[in-house]
Amino acid sequence: MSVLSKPLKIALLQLSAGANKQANLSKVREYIAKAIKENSSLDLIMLPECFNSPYSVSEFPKYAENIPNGETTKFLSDIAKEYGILVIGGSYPERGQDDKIYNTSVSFNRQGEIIAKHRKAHLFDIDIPGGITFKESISLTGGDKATVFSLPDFGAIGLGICYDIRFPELAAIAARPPQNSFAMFYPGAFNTTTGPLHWHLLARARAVDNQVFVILCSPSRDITSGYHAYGHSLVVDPMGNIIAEAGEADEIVYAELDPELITKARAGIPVTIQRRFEIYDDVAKDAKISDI
Ligand SMILES: NC(=O)CCC(=O)C(=O)O
Repeated sequence: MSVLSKPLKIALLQLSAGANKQANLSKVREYIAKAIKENSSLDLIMLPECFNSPYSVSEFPKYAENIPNGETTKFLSDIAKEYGILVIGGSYPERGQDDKIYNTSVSFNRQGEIIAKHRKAHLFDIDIPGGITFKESISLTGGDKATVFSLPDFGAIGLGICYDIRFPELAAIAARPPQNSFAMFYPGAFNTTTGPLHWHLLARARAVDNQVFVILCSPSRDITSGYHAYGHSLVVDPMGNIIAEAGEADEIVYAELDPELITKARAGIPVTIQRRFEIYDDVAKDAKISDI
């Protein structure tokens, strides 16, 4: 019996975002309509990290909204309801009750109700001489929980945001009992320095470590913006095979997650039942899981 109850048909919207929030949202709406037109049996739509704002530490506070009462949350809820589709709402800047700014992802069921909220836990603070320097912590605060939730009619999934993928613990927490997720979803905006080095490697590693699907949705690359996203939105199966991948421009990527691929991976290489918790601790044991 697989942890995924039936095939899940997904579309990843790889889109860039500019300074005009309304224009960003209109573009998302246009591409969602296109995806549904091209594939009327879609179950789920996923958006990239920071799809309603520029990816910039100085801009995040200006775009930050209350969740659930802000316009972007309502926009996504309306889309889920209108099309009767599951939505993994990329991420967008949130102004919390504590007045701190978070990089937050919100997901919706087919009725437009919020089913999960993840605040990026690991902030992207890096400095690669001759490559890229970025410091999200200048304006953002990190979340303090792993996020796992039930995708109605399919099973449990885990969700992280971009840099979170570098920390294998979040995926392990999601994939292992008692959570038993069948996939990790990461809205993410890698860049042209670390993307070519690590994007595929990390996605395939998290998939193989945990024998789950791994799905990454990036903004497209806009070389006129201050941050050059890598693109290459990706779907990896539980054996580490890339089953769908975008290029660098605006694009919709379609994939079907087949439960049989999890069953086969786990039967062939049974690491899920071979772990030696008497040698090392199980990170999934006392994990802090996000509620809505
Ligand atoms: N938006 C991000 O968290 C970027 C992460 C990234 O590029 C990396 O190399 O990690």
